[in-house]
Amino acid sequence: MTVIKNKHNAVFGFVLQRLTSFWRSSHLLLAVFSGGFLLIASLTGIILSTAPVVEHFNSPSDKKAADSISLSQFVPQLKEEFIEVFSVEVDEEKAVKVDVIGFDENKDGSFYIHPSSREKIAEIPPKNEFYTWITTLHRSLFLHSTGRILMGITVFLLLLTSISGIALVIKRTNGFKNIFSHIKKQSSAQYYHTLLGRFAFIPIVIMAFAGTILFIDTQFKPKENTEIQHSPSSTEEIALRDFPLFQNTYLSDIKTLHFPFSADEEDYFELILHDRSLKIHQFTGEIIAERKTTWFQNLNALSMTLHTGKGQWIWSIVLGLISINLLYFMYSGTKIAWRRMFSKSRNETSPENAEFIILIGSENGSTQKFGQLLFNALKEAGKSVFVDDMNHYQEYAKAKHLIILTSTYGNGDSPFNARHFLSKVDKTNQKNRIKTHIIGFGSMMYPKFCQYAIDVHKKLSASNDFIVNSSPTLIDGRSHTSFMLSLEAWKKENALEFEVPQENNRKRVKLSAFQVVEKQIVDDGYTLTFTLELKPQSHQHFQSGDLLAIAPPGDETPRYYSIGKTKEGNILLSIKKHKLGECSSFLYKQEPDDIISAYIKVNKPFHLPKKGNVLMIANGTGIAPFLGMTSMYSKQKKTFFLGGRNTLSFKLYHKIIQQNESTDIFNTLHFALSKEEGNQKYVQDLVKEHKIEVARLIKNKGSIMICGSIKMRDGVLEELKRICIEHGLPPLEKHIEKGRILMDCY
Ligand SMILES: Cc1cc2nc3c(=O)[nH]c(=O)nc-3n(C[C@H](O)[C@H](O)[C@H](O)COP(=O)(O)O)c2cc1C
Repeated sequence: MTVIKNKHNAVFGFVLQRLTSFWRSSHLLLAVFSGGFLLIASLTGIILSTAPVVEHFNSPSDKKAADSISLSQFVPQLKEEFIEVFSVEVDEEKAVKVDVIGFDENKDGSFYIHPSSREKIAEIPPKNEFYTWITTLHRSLFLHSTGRILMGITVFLLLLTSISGIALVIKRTNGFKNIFSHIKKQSSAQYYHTLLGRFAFIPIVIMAFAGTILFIDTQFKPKENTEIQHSPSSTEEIALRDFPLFQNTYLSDIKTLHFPFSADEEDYFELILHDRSLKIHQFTGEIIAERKTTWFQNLNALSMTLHTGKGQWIWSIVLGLISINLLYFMYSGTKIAWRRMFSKSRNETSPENAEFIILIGSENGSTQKFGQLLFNALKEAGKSVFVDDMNHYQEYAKAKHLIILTSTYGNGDSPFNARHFLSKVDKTNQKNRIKTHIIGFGSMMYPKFCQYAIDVHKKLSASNDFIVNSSPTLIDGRSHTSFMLSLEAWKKENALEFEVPQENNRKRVKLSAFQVVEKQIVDDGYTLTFTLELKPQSHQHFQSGDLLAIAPPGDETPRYYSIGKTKEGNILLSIKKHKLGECSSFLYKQEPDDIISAYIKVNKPFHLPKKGNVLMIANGTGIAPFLGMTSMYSKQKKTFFLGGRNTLSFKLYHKIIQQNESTDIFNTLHFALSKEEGNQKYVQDLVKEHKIEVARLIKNKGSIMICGSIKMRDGVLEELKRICIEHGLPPLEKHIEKGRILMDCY
């Protein structure tokens, strides 16, 4: 049974994948082809969508009456009250218009009439020239039939683009069932493109389909039904009010009633209903001929309403919104495609000759950017490097180092350009064992955080072709700092010499001056840590949790340090001195009164929540931002779990901790000392010890902030996961997603 199910899954997966690659290319191509015209169609569509709303509020009100007044009540009265009646028309708003000659001049011509009093209630407003102009632009770009064809093809392409787009969303969300499942918030064009796409998909498809039908109608003029002649059953003349058809037809049922031209027997009433048109004998009231509307004409009429919103002002607002939405799609789609296309690197070495191979698994290009950065760095250092998609994995004859950067999609699946990687690993043999480093990019908001990178790591570790790093680096939220740290580790492990250049962002940042006002150093026997208190030399708006970006002299790549804001408004940094760390060495050399150039990067995701109690968990230098937060929102209960090696590790913070303790800002302060004889403890042990309180905090919608090393973060998250399960709380990912577990780890 399981085998069959797996087989089905495999077949389904295969079909879905084939379709996805088809849809993916076609989605982009279609969007490109329809792009320019679609821009005009959307802009004009926004304006035109306001017309039905304007019409609705300008149209004479009493519309209910049209539903209850029959033609047998209305027509004879009308004939009596006017010299001549040419036609009666009921519009989409159910307002009744007549074309008549009246007994006085005021009542000549076309105007709106009240259905029960038959009083003139409004003139028919002249066509709005602006709307007419926009309509022509929308329909035919002022190019007559050529324009109509272009716009018709555009709307058809839009239909196909929407379908291919939704096919991609289905793949990304791992199946049709999950199409409306919650997607995790990320501030990217991709996130909003997907999110809006799911909700706008149905109205866009309706609107585009309706537009396509209108186009087919104008271009191909499908055949009408033939008129069926009825043979008369009676020749007896009856009064208008007794016409059976008039008795059973209400004003709101009709589109138009044309009156006979003269009292000649051959002239007839022509009644146009929504589903057929009838010729009616003007004296006997009998149906002379009938022509039913075809299914296509019905569809065309419905399409007119659905595409234009005529008579349906609420729908026209929806149409306006989706036209705005289309503009956004054009913007976000271009951004995504641009990133995908232009973040590709140019290889100068062949895969057979390269010493360094970078393989990238990326769906939307952000991982690609990191790969590009590394590629440039290696190239700059004179290494022979080859970069490629993971799908193109092959034999690399001279490769010594392989570095894999990959994101995760769906339910822990591979990104699009890595979907064949694992099977290719099975089929390929490497001549030499390649030293391999794996970096996963993902989001902690997903239950299967960086799962694909983990799977790749597992697979390669079990293969004889690779010598794989002990554990993959898993990066949350595209953290540049984590990426740089992972590269540092890789460089160290393999004694590699190269510098990673400036992040690929062209935004020029303005540097500000900061004066060192205090420096403290502590050596706890394991690491040298120091704090710097910096005074901004110009007005700076920041809070604890923001980042200070500093680049050491001669290097453009900034390193980010979490800021603790002191009571005096200064910046408190806590820095670990790395032996070979350029930036930490540079900062270590700073003395009071020295000036440092840097800039502040707002880090909203790590700002102290205003509401609810907070548990702050930190190790090492991660303590700094929390020290600044202690004095904020004083009514909030703050608990503090601090990890260090021994008591000396906290010496730097004594002054501030004591200050705060005396003001009772810390309600609880717990230390975990990992190298303390007889009482070795890690912060995650503190979480475990206080699990009841932690569970209560989570239950009461409090927040947990974690700052420090990734290893500590993973340990803490493991404990928190267990607590959630043990206490029947929603899964950990839900709390991360809701922003109640905030992390700044490196
Ligand atoms: C629909 C969707 C599903 C995702 N699924 C996961 C997942 O299961 N696990 C994970 O760690 N990240 C997941 N992510 C986050 C991405 O892996 C992350 O944003 C990554 O940086 C994207 O890199 P890329 O732009 O190179 O594709 C998902 C993102 C999206 C939009």
